[in-house]
Amino acid sequence: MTAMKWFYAFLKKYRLRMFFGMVLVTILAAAALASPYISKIIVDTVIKGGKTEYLIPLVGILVGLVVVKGVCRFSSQVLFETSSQGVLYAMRDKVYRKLLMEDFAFYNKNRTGDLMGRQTGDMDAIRHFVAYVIYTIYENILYFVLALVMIFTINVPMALCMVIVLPLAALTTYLQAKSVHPAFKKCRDAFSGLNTFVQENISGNRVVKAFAKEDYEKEKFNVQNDIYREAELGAAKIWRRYVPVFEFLSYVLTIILMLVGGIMVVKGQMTLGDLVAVNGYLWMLTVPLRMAGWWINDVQRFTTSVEKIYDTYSAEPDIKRPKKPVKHKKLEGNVTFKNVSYRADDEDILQNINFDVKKGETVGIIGTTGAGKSTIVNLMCRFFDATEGEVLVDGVNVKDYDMHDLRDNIGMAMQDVFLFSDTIEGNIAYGKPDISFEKVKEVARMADANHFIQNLPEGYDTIVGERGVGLSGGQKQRISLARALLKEPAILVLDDTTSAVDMETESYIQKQLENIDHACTIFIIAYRISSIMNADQILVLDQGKIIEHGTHKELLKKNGYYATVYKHQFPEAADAVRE
Ligand SMILES: Nc1ncnc2c1ncn2[C@@H]1O[C@H](COP(=O)(O)OP(=O)(O)OP(=O)(O)O)[C@@H](O)[C@H]1O
Repeated sequence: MTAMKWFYAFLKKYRLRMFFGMVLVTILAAAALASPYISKIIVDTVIKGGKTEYLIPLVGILVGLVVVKGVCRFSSQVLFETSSQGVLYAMRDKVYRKLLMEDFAFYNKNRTGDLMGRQTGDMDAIRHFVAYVIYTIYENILYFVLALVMIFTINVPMALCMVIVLPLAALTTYLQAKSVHPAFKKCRDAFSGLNTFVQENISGNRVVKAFAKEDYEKEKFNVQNDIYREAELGAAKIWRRYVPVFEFLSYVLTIILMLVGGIMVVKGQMTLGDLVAVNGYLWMLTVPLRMAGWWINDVQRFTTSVEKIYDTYSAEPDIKRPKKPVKHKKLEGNVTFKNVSYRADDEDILQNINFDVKKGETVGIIGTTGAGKSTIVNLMCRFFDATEGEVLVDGVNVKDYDMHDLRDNIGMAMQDVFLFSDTIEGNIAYGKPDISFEKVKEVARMADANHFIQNLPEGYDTIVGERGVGLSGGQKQRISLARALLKEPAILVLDDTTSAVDMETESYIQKQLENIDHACTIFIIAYRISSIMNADQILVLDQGKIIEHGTHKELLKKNGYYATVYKHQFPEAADAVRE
């Protein structure tokens, strides 16, 4: 499917409404066409012919035409505007739904500012096209063609003289359209760059301030701002070349009228009334010519925006949904990794990972930074697909599950805590918005968050800022844990979830997790041995490989990496281990 076909699919629904709009525009053009003709009759019949009794009815008709034109203009604009809003609403909705379906790889590749630009600036170019450009171009083509037809009926030689501008106008239109399209693409890219920069700077405002880099960022902003300005000026430079050509062609028509028309009237080959009528039609020829350059711009802006939006929309996610998905509303939580490897950007991220977890067990994952700990749980949630081997949950390859069912059974407190600008209650109840307040409080208690939340001035109704601004790192982690717990998942993933809380709080949370009243497999990724030492099995990762695997006791006996870390973190216990 091409971008234009995709766009037309949205427009199709409104074709009847737009057709009526076009009919009204046609009536409007016909009414506009009649006015000069009536003027001709007034000149030839009333003024020169002396039939004054026709004056009042003819003026009456002129007034009637003004009313018809007003009604048609108003109604057609309503029809086109409502169509454009309808098209835009459906398109925004469809693109947004697709964005929600996109995978991690897509969001890694695409910048937030670009995606925002698609949903705002590019959408607006489409709205402008449907609401205004389509009918304006149609109306002006209509004026041009009908005015030429009328001039032909009035005086053929005069009309033929005027037609000579047509090939030149067509050629200029073609050349402008061709050269301005890449320039507008550059403008849209530059706009995306500027958008991305501003968005990142606002989000990362605290870092900018902490490093006192305002001046540096200002310079960087100036660069982006310059790029955008240059792109817009570059586009303007191109289309500006063509505007005088169209302007010139419209003057040529006026000169032809004065010169050829004047001579003809003097020679008696044309009446004065005919000259007045042709003069009345002249604006119908000159206005479209003068405005042609602008409309070509609008059309090119529109096509560039449709192409950009369609590019985003048609991006195929790497994570494919199975054709016949296994539907399991409630999973048990048995997890098996069989010879799993994961490669990305020609790098081995995980190599030959094997382990088996029974439902209800707790698994600790520890290892150096960048060892691949988070990648293990990412593969389990199908945020990425294993390059080799199989990731099984309850004996079924995760690739075969209905993705929604699979993820609905996994509660995740991610390393990078994200909170929405909503109340604390809303953030905790995100996975189950209809849950009772008592349940929200219960999970908050388990995550040791209830106490500090109640101490906030508005308690659970406190609105947390964007990304949880206003809360400490440990508080955000506890809210994120409560949010994951509320789902009552079969598998709970805690990725570095208690790194920012003190040992006492961590120990309290661990006790609470032991008391979860449903069978729940727990994956704990941590740097602190204290976070995972009670796990049923511990995976020690280094450079994408499991280098040690066992319980806390077994790993201490091995006296390898795990034991070394333990000795570092618990020097007082190190002697006991040695004994
Ligand atoms: N989809 C991907 N594309 C490219 N690189 C990836 C991808 N997934 C993971 N990586 C890389 O793989 C390595 C392991 O990442 P991962 O997040 O699993 O490490 P980690 O052990 O959880 O690290 P940390 O403890 O620092 O969070 C990192 O270098 C990361 O950049």
